Amino acid sequence: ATGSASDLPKRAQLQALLSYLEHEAQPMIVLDPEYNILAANTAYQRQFASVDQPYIGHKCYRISHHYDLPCDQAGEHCPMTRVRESHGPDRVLHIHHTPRGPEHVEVELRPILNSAGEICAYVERLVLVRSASARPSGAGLVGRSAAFNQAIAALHRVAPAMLPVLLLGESGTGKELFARAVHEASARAGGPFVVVDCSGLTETLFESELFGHEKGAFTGASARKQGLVETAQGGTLFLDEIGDVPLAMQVKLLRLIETGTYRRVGGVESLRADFRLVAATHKPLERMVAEGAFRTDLYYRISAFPIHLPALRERRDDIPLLVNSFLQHSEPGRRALTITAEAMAQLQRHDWPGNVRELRNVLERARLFSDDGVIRSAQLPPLSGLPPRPALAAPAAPATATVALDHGAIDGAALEQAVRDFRGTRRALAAHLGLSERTLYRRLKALGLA
Ligand SMILES: Nc1ncnc2c1ncn2[C@@H]1O[C@H](COP(=O)(O)OP(=O)(O)OP(=O)(O)O)[C@@H](O)[C@H]1O
Repeated sequence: ATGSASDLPKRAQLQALLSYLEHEAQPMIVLDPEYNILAANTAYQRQFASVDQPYIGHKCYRISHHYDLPCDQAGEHCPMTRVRESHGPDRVLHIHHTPRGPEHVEVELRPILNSAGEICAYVERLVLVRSASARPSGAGLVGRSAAFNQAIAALHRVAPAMLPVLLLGESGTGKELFARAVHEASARAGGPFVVVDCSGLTETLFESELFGHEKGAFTGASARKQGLVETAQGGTLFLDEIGDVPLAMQVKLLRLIETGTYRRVGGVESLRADFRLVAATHKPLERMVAEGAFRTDLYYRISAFPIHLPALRERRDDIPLLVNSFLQHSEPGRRALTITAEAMAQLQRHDWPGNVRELRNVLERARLFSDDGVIRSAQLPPLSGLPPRPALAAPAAPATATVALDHGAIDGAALEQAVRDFRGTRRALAAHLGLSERTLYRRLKALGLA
């Protein structure tokens, strides 16, 4: 039911509506059913309007997106289409043009109905999303592709709630950055953010790290020690690689989550925990549950709100943005670099089994080979020439050849050989293999090579 001109709110009604919206701290605009902006509150003018760009009487898709067509005809979700069908509010995450450049904005649209129950206008509320940047940035999450935005939109839905969040993504997809972003977008942002790396911890270590211990609880426990659960009081506890928690410890974790209480090792006092749980894993937890390697009850406790973090090859559109972020905003004292179109195209074609971490490593290496501040194809390792799942190359030139490998792709024997042949630190070897240091350590430990 698109309204005719006579259905539109009268001037006086519009004025009354606007004076109401003035009291809102969030930017708000009023739209007619033909996408024209009828009015905007002061908060909108402050955050989104630029002096040289008049917006009253202009189409919302022109102002926010520089499109000539409504969003749904330009390949994006248009909340107006859905509100028209449901007659209820709708919320989407868009990238809008702002006077500062492109930014993530959460758009909420509500219909205004006339006495006949038809939509005569819409009120749109715009909230800037600060968890991610759509422009090159030196810190935090960067991205603007559809797959990335979907994860950010989910993050924004769940952050204000106390619900546990489960981040699922390959190594190097930014699980820790996402976990931090959940914390920072929540009411607990002022509290601590505590990371627990669940991999590589033995059962006893896991328990005393998490719950702390009393003085004399075991040999060497010369003083009472606070556990990470206690450190996270009032904040967020991030359990990274939760799929690596041994079965015997899973039951203790379950008890903590279910009862909200715990005991220090060697202690009798029951302590009350107060944290928001964020867990992450690159492992297929559902399959592990089916195979009996992960407790079903614990799985249901942590998986109420899963967020899939896309692999870099699922968001190739973001590669130029990420590349420019790394090249323009590196550590202070380092010069900003540029990259040729050909080299950029080469980076966009690669499959990136090590995801953003691997991309970062490739660019760090290229930086060392660039003498004039420009990165060219010649300075990149032979990325697109690689077979999709290579075995480790014979280390003819281990100092220069960056061979990117997937966790699953490098088998034990190849890893053993790499450790034997590689001359350099563990950190350099991890970079060479496109693995995180932690992942490398974990794999070496599993092979008894740590
Ligand atoms: N969207 C992103 N924007 C900017 N940097 C990113 C993004 N995603 C990941 N990174 C960078 O990639 C690297 C890996 O990220 P992070 O450690 O969060 O990944 P992870 O999934 O936790 O990896 P692992 O499971 O191997 O520990 C970091 O240097 C991080 O800053």
